[in-house]
Amino acid sequence: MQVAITATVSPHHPHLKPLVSFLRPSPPHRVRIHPLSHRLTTRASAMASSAPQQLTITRPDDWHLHLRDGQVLAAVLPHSAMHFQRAIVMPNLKPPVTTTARAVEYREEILRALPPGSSFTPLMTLYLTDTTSPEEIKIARKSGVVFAVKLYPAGATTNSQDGVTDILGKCLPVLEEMVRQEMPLLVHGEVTDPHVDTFDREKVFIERILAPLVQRLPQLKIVMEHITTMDAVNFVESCKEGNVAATVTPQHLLLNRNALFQGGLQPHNYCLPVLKRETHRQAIVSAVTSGSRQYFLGTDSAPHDKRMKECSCGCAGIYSAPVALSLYAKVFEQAGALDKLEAFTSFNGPDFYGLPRNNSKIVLRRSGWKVPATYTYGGGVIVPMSSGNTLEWLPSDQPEE
Ligand SMILES: NC(=O)N[C@@H](CC(=O)O)C(=O)O
Ligand SMILES: [Zn+2]
Ligand SMILES: [Zn+2]
Repeated sequence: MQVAITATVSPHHPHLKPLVSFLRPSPPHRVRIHPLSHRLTTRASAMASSAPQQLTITRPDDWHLHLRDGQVLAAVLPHSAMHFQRAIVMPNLKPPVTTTARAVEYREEILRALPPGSSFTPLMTLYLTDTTSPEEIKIARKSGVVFAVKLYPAGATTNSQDGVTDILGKCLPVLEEMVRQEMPLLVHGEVTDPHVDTFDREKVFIERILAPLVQRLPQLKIVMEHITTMDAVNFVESCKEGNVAATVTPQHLLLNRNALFQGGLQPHNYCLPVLKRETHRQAIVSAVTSGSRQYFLGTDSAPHDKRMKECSCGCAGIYSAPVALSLYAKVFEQAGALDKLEAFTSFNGPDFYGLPRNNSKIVLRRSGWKVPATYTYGGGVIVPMSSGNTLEWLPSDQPEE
């Protein structure tokens, strides 16, 4: 196992816990750290040790990211490039990225917007429509820059109006070509039927669309994006590992639907699929911290201008790029599963996509840092997740002392 957890301990640190609770946690903790698999160094005596103060992990990738374009792209890209080596870039621009030619242009725009010296690599996607051709899939594969095709059911989420109206009815030849090209289908898994309750849209999508799709094309590689329910966990686990996987966002791991209404309507906690009840949150936390290889990091970081969030018909999407790694670390630590964090952030994604794991490392230090209340760009403002809060794990590029 490759996770390197380094605990440098100050006896005065406020989070002191006996070493034994870290190495041999009591239930429901699942941390099992093999003695040969991590470095545990202490400045104080071993007996006075605590929870780890520093984690060194393989540099993560973000397998679900919205970068937008223009001024917003320039403002948000450095936050992703700082922590992530690669990202699957969502194609729901206005107009959407429906062709390889457009994906190539968009990729160049992203590369031009990168901070000097950054080696961040955007992995492009195509926006599937009722009229996408099988030929386009061949072109996409040949290009070497398109890594997946994204299914937005028409009307399901932000900029999905050009999405698919009937996946099996309209897109079967394209999907068959994707099987041949081993091109994954990334799925926004919600039905748009107005008679279906908003909170049930993921569950009903699995029943009506995803299960029949997997049955029809069992070899198609599918990522169920931003899962939110126990139903999705059960579905993913009923499918073959290597063929069906899921990304999980920080907000769906940390928040339940109460967060939408705490002390008044909270537009910055609104995203799609909408936050669910606590039992669902617990189910996805258990799933990702179990060590299953079917789950990987996908922030779904989705910036919208503050004015578009705080208005009478607010946009769906949470901007999490600057805080996502800190928040994932928090989730895994709370579950007593810090030893499983690296596989989720850095191994399971590339393994599923058939890409190499990253070579470089990133350090997460236990060092309180205050999230800015807002980020400004051009004439606008973006409010990040955890705006103004103090988070515990600070990611940095710096090597260990
Ligand atoms: N998640 C969201 O609430 N919004 C995303 C779209 C999406 O991923 O569904 C966006 O592009 O803003
Ligand atoms: Zn989505
Ligand atoms: Zn998204």
